[in-house]
Amino acid sequence: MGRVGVLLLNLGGPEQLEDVRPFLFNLFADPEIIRLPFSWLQKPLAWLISTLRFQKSQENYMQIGGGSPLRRITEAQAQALEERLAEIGQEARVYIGMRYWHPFTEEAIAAIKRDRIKRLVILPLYPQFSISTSGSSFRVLEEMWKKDPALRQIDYTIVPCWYDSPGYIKAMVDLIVQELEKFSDPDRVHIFFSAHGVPQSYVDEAGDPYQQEIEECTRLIMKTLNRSNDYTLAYQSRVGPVEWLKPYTEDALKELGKKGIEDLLVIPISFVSEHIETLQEIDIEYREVAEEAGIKNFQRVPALNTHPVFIDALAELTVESLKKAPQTFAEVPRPKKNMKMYPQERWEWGMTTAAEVWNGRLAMVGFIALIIELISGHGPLHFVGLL
Ligand SMILES: C=CC1=C(C)c2cc3[nH]c(cc4nc(cc5[nH]c(cc1n2)c(C)c5CCC(=O)O)C(CCC(=O)O)=C4C)c(C)c3C=C
Ligand SMILES: [Fe+2]
Ligand SMILES: [Fe+2]
Repeated sequence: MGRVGVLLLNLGGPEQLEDVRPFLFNLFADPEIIRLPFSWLQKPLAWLISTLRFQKSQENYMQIGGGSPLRRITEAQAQALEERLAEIGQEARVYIGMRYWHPFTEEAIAAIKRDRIKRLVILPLYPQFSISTSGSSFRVLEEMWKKDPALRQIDYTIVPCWYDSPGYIKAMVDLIVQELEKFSDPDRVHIFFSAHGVPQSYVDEAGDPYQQEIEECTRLIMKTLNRSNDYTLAYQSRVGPVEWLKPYTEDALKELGKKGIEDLLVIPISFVSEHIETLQEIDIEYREVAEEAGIKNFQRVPALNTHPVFIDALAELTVESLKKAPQTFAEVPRPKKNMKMYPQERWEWGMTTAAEVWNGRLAMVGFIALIIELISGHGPLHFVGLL
């Protein structure tokens, strides 16, 4: 088989406050995060949004010690996976490729080439597939493969999603049981799954399987947990004015407070490491919302990080993937049709020339409005809550 490598894909996060702005630029420059009808608008808009948003975002990172712990945790996961694979007799080097911050996917691929890896397993650290996460990283890899003949010497297989892996489900259930037992009456606790949201149009227009995989994942966890506790699934971290998957976490918490729920256990479901949205958004912002709504005991299940059962599950996924015949990126699910632009407006490709002219004009008007906002500090993005 030759030298084996595992490429763990993840989002990346700013390690210090100075990184926040360029990190946000990289994120908003990704057409899988904001899709615009004209690619030339992508970078100017990313520059604008990152310039206008970074201070608010920095304040959030300041509340969790001045940076994201994502790199440190992902490195610990990679090391634990390498060790576990060696224990079960599968020698492999594990690499980390982040989408928006160091170590970037490009850095991982350079190391994979340097190490003369012959067989690669591409394993995203997102249990559920979304166009905006794993899909975006796959697209970057596919482009690299197209451009670089040396990469085409590497046989690879892809694990597009693994929300139903028994080891992952078991590790989640272990953590939930541990936290439930800390409540004075575990049977009375309301279990609250909080998944990272995506715009509703990703599912409706582009055929993103994300929502369906999240729903199935929560069902599998509840089935394996095998308890009678009530549970809710809601979606957090909405950005911008468009409709995202519902119910929103904030609204669902208020609703449960109104119903008289006092004990609540939050389970972050779409990400396997602690990061800003667990440490700041859930632990600080949503806790406040819940307490104001009358929820007295608000607790959270920790992220899996290097939980041994979880690392074992990753090792198993790797071994299973190595048994498969080499694949291509074309075999990975992709959007059914072009997505609406973001902020989502009706957009169809193959329009008439007149419509294209009008869309171009509207884009220019929008761009000028953004410039005005940048100079004045007030404008449409503040109004709609994107900044
Ligand atoms: C499965 C997880 C994630 C999905 C789906 C996702 C989609 C998505 N995210 C944004 C916008 C932002 N995301 C930001 C940070 C961020 N996002 C995820 C995960 C998912 N995103 C993580 C783990 C992190 C944080 C990493 C860290 O630093 O710890 C941010 C920046 C933070 C902020 O300013 O709030 C933005 C912005 C969109 C628009 C989107 C779907 C289209
Ligand atoms: Fe995000
Ligand atoms: Fe987010």
